[in-house]
Amino acid sequence: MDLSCPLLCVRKLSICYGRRPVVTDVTFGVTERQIVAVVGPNGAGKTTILKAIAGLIRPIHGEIIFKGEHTESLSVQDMVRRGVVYVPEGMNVFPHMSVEENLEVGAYLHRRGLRERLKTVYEIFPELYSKRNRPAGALSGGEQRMLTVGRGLMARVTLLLLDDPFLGLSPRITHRLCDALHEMKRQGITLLIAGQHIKRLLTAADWGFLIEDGHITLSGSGSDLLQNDHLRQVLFGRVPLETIGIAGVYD
Ligand SMILES: Nc1ncnc2c1ncn2[C@@H]1O[C@H](COP(=O)(O)OP(=O)(O)OP(=O)(O)O)[C@@H](O)[C@H]1O
Repeated sequence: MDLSCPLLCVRKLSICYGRRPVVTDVTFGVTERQIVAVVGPNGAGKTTILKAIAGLIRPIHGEIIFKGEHTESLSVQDMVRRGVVYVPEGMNVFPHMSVEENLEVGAYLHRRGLRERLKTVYEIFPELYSKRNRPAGALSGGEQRMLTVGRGLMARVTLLLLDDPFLGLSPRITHRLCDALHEMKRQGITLLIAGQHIKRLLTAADWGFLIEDGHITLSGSGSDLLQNDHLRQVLFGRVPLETIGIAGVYD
């Protein structure tokens, strides 16, 4: 676990909903220009961790340090201003607005440099450029997902927090989105990605961790985690590795 992290440090993070603890003593670091995967069973606390980093949820205990600054008590707007953007699961587009207008919404706190950022998003997602004047509601599901991710990029993002980005996508579009994630990393963006597409996520990730019932129980490189017996037991049952990912959400 890398705790000498220059970009994001999460230390002993604990979060409750009401009186119920859902994240307990979670500690991890994210180094700049890494892709980090957060994997775990349903309800393990993955989304909650991402939301806390984004300023959507207040932890009851622990530290979140972004670029050396404590951010646990900052708002979502404060975090967006610092370049930390959360993209929730689903296709949350404004259906009657054009693709380009949807992207411009993402730049509402950072209007300067908007044209350059649009260009960058269109480089990463050329599919959006060719449909930039169409209503977002007319895009396919995969294109709408690209649009939600692209809108996140418009906020002059440094750290992109992606929640289940592959959910409901075909294998072809999932593959396409993975290529886009690598392109974002190449362009200097750091990605923290939670999800259930374990094989895809851990294959794409430089590093990842397993979260079970609000606790980190394993961490390591994506490839090491994929080989780990405990992770395979928790997430796949006793399935041989070579059969994982033939079908279903675990691809
Ligand atoms: N707003 C909320 N109020 C109360 N409990 C919540 C709330 N949001 C989530 N929970 C509960 O907190 C726990 C962790 O939820 P979280 O969404 O972080 O899990 P997750 O690992 O992202 O799950 P999934 O993979 O199903 O999205 C779950 O038991 C969930 O039911």
